[in-house]
Amino acid sequence: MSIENLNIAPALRVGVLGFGGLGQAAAKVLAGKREMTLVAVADQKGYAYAAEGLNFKDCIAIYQSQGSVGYLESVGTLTNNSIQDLIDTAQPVDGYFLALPNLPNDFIPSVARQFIQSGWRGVLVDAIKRTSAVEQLIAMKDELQAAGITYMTGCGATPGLLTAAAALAAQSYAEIHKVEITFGVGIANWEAYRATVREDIGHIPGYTVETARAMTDAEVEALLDKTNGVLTLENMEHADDVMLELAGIVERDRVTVGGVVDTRNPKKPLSTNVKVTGRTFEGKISTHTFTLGDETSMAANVCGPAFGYLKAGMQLHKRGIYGIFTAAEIMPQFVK
Ligand SMILES: NC(=O)c1ccc[n+]([C@@H]2O[C@H](COP(=O)([O-])OP(=O)(O)OC[C@H]3O[C@@H](n4cnc5c(N)ncnc54)[C@H](O)[C@@H]3O)[C@@H](O)[C@H]2O)c1
Repeated sequence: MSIENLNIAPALRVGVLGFGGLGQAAAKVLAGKREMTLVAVADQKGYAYAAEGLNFKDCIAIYQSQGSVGYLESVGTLTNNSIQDLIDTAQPVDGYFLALPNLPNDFIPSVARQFIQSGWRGVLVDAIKRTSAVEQLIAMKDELQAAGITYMTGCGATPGLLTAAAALAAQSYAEIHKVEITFGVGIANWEAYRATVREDIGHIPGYTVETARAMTDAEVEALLDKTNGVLTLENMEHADDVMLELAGIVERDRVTVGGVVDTRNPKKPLSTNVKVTGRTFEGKISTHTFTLGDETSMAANVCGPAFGYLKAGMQLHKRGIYGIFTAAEIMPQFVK
């Protein structure tokens, strides 16, 4: 019997919260997967739910033309409380990818709390970026465990794919000296990834999450005009550090993250990579480098791992393993 014939498990029913740049990309990724079906989507103004699966093209078309999937005929609902209403209405959903802005810096933890309080059980995955945000979620470990939720945090590109690569690279060494993450992102226009760009601005000296959140679109435009659309980021507060520390791999102050984001050109300004330097058991100092292909987009490198971790989280959940896990301690599973 072929492996294909053994695979008789029904597709996982997946929801995507947030339907901006990453949420829409997530819906496109799922359209090519038979192990997962997109059944629920929420944005700021509404949600859509269909037990048999949502048509991703319809969702994207209506979101782009009218600003919310809530306008979708028969499956859409307009509401200012879309996440709570979706949790209450959409049943069953096995897992959600939280493609939401983390603005303010405790927004995604507050969504996790909504899930805990609702009595929903399943797998949650985020692509959250800041160390302080991941620490808030880790502090909720016992509540998540008691609620029967398996929460996978920091499961995008960085943190996420690159943190996992660093954890894998660490295996050659007796001692890790440093982990250096450098990312290059190219997008055609900043409006396609508003939260991502705003959160990146929050890392520039002189800005905070709150000041970046409060900026008008015109102010973001004016800032980007000054740099020809390019944001250069150094020594970012990125959760790769706490994740690698918690996994026992390296102390957080030995992890650095920086990058260049071009908001006016889809070509990557530099190749995204992680360098892991350490000492082998023979006393040799060496560096492993993991470099992403320049043709892969930010969306591919975030959404692919997010669903890979959702699948891994589902396997834990089925075994009764709840609580919180990071991309540095669990391997993502390839989603067919
Ligand atoms: N880990 C990584 O590698 C990585 C990389 C890129 C982006 N990200 C993160 O992904 C997140 C999403 O980024 P984006 O650029 O796609 O965002 P975006 O601004 O394009 O989209 C945000 C979406 O969330 C919805 N939304 C906002 N508030 C909501 C609410 N209260 N209820 C329901 N929906 C709400 C909006 O309607 C919109 O659809 C950001 O937090 C960003 O930091 C992570």
